[in-house]
Amino acid sequence: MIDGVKHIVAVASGKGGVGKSTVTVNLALALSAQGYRVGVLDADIYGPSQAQMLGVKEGARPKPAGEKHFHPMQAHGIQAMSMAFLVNTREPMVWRGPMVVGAFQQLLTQTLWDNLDFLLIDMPPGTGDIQLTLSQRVPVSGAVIVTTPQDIALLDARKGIEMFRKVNVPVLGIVENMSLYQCEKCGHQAAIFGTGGGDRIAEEYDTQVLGRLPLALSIRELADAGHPSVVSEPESDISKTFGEIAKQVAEQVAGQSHDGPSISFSE
Ligand SMILES: Nc1ncnc2c1ncn2[C@@H]1O[C@H](COP(=O)(O)OP(=O)(O)OP(=O)(O)O)[C@@H](O)[C@H]1O
Repeated sequence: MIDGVKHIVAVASGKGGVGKSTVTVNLALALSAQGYRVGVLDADIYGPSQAQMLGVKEGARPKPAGEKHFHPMQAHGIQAMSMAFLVNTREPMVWRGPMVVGAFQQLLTQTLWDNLDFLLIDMPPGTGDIQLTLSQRVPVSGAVIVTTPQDIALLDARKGIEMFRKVNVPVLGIVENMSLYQCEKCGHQAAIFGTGGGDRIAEEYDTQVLGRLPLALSIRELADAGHPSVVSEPESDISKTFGEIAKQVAEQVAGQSHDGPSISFSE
């Protein structure tokens, strides 16, 4: 158990750039809109993006609490911690795996999370050693897998599901991002990354598609501007989809015991 946190939910993707961070921030805000106390931990230590998506100004630093702890930053009513709050994000991070895992554990345990129902972890993309160690060291209640319908992304999403299964973390479901592009001018719809991929792996792994999000200019623009869709346009179809995903995640996780399975995995 992590102090101040009831449930930890990992948001992961096998492949980079499929929208994992965008989904994490909007899902966190949707859970918050449903009355839960929510935090986000950006574990994407090499390319942290939660600070920008939450609109935390560059250079803003969390307040220390005593010698060992930090208060989380606050944005749009949720608590957040990221490597980006502690280092200069313009310089590349050239850390080896063990340093990344160490930094992550410090972020997780040295933040004074304040009475959270859900802490969402924006995992680093991929399914290598770092991801495996993170999933094994943290008492995760469940994992949400983000993918596009594209074959190559699905292949990597499968690896993500397999990884969580190996460490006995329940996979809560799949979010299919960039499912369909709708032209803002003529309304024409195009399945740029293909169709049906989410359903195929959901079936294969006996899990479910929690929701499908379109490839939409507004999703990118609003997240880049630090006011993600769920807070900027709460009545839009996109925000409603995030709301539905949030409901399913909360229901599944709250149905489990409060401390969730603790992870053990031997090399
Ligand atoms: N549904 C969407 N429609 C339009 N743009 C999107 C959508 N989802 C994500 N994006 C954009 O795609 C880019 C990559 O998204 P994001 O950073 O969330 O992906 P990621 O999987 O977390 O990437 P990384 O692997 O780098 O951590 C961002 O510019 C984001 O704004």
